[in-house]
Amino acid sequence: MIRVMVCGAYGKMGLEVLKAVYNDPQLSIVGAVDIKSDFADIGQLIGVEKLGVTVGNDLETVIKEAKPQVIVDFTIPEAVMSNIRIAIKNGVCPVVGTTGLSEENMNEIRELCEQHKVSALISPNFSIGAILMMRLSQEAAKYLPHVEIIELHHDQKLDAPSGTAIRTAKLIAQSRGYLKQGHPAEFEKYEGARGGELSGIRLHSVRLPGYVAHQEVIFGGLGQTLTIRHDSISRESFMPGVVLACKKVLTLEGLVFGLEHILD
Ligand SMILES: NC(=O)C1=CN([C@@H]2O[C@H](COP(=O)(O)OP(=O)(O)OC[C@H]3O[C@@H](n4cnc5c(N)ncnc54)[C@H](OP(=O)(O)O)[C@@H]3O)[C@@H](O)[C@H]2O)C=CC1
Ligand SMILES: O=C(O)C1=N[C@H](C(=O)O)C[C@H](O)C1
Repeated sequence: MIRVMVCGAYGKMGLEVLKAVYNDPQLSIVGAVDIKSDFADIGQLIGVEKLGVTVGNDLETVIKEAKPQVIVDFTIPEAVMSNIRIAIKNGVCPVVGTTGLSEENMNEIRELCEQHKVSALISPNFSIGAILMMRLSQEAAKYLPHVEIIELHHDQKLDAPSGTAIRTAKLIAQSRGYLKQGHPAEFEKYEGARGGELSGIRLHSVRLPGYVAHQEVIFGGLGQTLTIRHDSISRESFMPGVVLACKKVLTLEGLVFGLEHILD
């Protein structure tokens, strides 16, 4: 049994992860951390009587008590880096879904992993469909280099564009390079109308109640368009990826970025 702890445990993803880990015969849920101070019975929230895990709001204290091997983090961009540092320094392998980490952060994590001989897995998206959407988009861009990305999420999401949209754009840029798209003299009558830009790729973020997590990658060519769309219609979509990551992270070397690296 692999001992797993969840950070951001009372959040939308955190609760789903607790359920998935609890239901997996090879994983054991040993701890739950969240910034909230009035802890409701976390077992009750996921429909389990007497879950019997260590719960608290100080990560290091809960680590010492619960003795996890793996920490799954679904918190907020401002908190994730500090959580990763604490996990690694305590010899615990992080599995991270929280978005918003910079290149600088990634370099620091890589060094920390090496220094403390700990492995880590970070993925901006844990759903297999989204991984395929990114892989297919990278391939399509070789033939149809003009592309824009529209990502659509629930209106409680903090970061824009989504980690998935950024990763998709970077993968596309790897296969087609920089490309100036649109009319050379185009201008915005309202600021932001053309979206954000990464390597010439326009990124558009929609935030509305009703959505979970969705993305369209639209390619345009002579007399044709190609749309690759992925929809996470519930947060269950991320769970097989998270569970797999909890099982594989202990066998990895250093930092691995992207679920795709442990799928095959
Ligand atoms: N990689 C992937 O596949 C996916 C990634 N995500 C990412 O995961 C993150 C979480 O998403 P989601 O669950 O929807 O967000 P939620 O806001 O529902 O959950 C985040 C939880 O973390 C808590 N929290 C905030 N700061 C800390 C801290 N310092 N220590 C411990 N807990 C803390 C929050 O408490 P409070 O509410 O009181 O602030 C909240 O309970 C986001 O970055 C999102 O983009 C989401 C889905 C899939
Ligand atoms: O905040 C979310 O919900 C999600 N965040 C991740 C992202 O930023 O890409 C993954 C997924 O889109 C859900």
